[in-house]
Amino acid sequence: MENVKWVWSYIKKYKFRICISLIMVLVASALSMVSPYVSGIIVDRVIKQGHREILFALAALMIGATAAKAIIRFTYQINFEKVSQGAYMTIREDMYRKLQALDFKFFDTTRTGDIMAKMTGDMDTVRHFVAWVIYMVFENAVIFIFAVILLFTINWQFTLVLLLVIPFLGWAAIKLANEVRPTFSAVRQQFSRLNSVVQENISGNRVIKAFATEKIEIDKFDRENEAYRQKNMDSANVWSKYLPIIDALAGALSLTIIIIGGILVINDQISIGELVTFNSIIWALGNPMRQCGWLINDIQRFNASADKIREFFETETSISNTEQPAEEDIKGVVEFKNVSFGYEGEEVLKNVSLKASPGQTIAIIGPTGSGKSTLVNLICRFYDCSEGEVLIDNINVRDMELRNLRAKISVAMQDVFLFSDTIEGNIAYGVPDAPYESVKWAAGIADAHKFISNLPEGYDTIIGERGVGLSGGQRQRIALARAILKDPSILILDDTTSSVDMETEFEIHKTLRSFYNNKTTFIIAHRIASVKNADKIIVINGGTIIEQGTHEELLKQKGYYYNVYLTQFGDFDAAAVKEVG
Ligand SMILES: Nc1ncnc2c1ncn2[C@@H]1O[C@H](COP(=O)(O)OP(=O)(O)OP(=O)(O)O)[C@@H](O)[C@H]1O
Repeated sequence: MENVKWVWSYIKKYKFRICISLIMVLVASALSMVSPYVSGIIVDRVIKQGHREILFALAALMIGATAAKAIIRFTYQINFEKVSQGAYMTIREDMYRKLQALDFKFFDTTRTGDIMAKMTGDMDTVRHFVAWVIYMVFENAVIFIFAVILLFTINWQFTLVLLLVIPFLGWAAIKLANEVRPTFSAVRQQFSRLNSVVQENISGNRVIKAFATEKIEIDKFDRENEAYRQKNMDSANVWSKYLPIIDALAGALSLTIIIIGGILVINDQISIGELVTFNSIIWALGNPMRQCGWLINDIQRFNASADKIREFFETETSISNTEQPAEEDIKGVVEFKNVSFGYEGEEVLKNVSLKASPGQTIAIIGPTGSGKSTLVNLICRFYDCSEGEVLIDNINVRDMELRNLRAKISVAMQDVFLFSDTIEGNIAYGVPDAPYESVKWAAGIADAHKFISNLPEGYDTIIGERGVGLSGGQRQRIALARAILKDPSILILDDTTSSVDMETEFEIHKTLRSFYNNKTTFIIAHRIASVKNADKIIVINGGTIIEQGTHEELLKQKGYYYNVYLTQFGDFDAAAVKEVG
């Protein structure tokens, strides 16, 4: 019932159209009684009693009723299709909006294939419910009731005998509904898994080719595919157990009519014409009974899909606005006060405190997995810290308007993602109306302008999925240009130049410094060359700050930073180290 309530919230804006359509269903169902009823009259009045003069009028009535029914039926089917398409579009829009509102935690723990399955297969089942199942349930119920009323007016005792099958039908229908529902849920779950395997296979095709694991991947797919077939079979087995029972009950009606009807005619209790009416209307009792099995299937399919979609809508996001968020301009003073954080369980950051002011460049260095990216992810609230506070301009980031906060921060992430768009579109992603000159300016700072200009289509070159291939360093520089063009108060570069050669990287950082003298910049890097000119270098190990200071100060400390320096520069710069020391 909850699922019907939910779908009603999407279709209630079409309630006028739905009401009109349901009235049309009533009229069409009533019209379908005309032919069986008139057939009986033709037998009794025209054939038996010889009133041939009414034959033409009765035939015209039958043809008229059949044609009118066909037109009305077509109209309401189209109407329900329109309602379903309207609801389909709105649910899809809502799902997409919900997807945008979900936080990193959701995407960390949810497979893309699951989301895609909800947005395609499950959505289509809901559409089918609105387009077809709703009116079919009503149509079958109404036809059944009309048929029973008509038969009652002819001979109520005979009608009651026919209706003896109803309790058996009800029993079979309830059993089917209860047993089939869990099997449909299992089918939908397995479909999501199958989708995930295909999606990962496509995304990871390069790794698969590089490791020549096609066979393993095929086996993995075959296993999920087989499981999907099995789940579908489990479900088919349930309804193949009950559908023959329902079918047999519907079939029993014909037999009853012939036997009991024949006896009643012989005993003069009903006329042959009335028996003809009974016989011609038998479909109006049998069909709804047969359809009932299929409709239960469709309803349970709808329930399984609607459960999944509603569960998606109910997904909680831990990162959201407070009730009265501060929407102030951001100058860029960033402060971590005794910050601790862990993803699921184990602490990744432990009691971290640091402060950065506008105009300052803070470099973060440390072994892999030490918590560098995690630390900067807390600034724009990709995650919230579990202890302590992250403050910007002395305001806790949790109290700031989320969109405003993120609008003032630019992040060039470690994993570069480029959209299927032109290079210009990718650079201007955060500022879609940026003039061409500004895009070129940002590309210039990121040292990307030269290679972009050398491409045959320059800034109009399509990249990303299905676009031209770019080297890792080129992709990083486009991502960097994208972050620069946003002109943020706080710029975060998470290992953004790791694939760029050292000389280019040095030039990029030099140019950046001259343009970013009023912004707060965080640079995460593994190379000393990328961090040595920073105003403050933070060394993180195991989630805590173990050293901090300028390049010279850290060399003097002869700790982790000093050792990294020696490893990267070796004997070549030993003299310089000695000088500092
Ligand atoms: N989304 C996540 N869910 C769970 N654990 C995570 C997640 N992201 C990172 N971690 C874990 O948190 C720890 C710190 O990761 P983080 O990415 O911050 O390290 P890093 O210092 O930036 O590493 P690198 O230099 O390799 O980029 C690692 O142990 C990592 O496995």
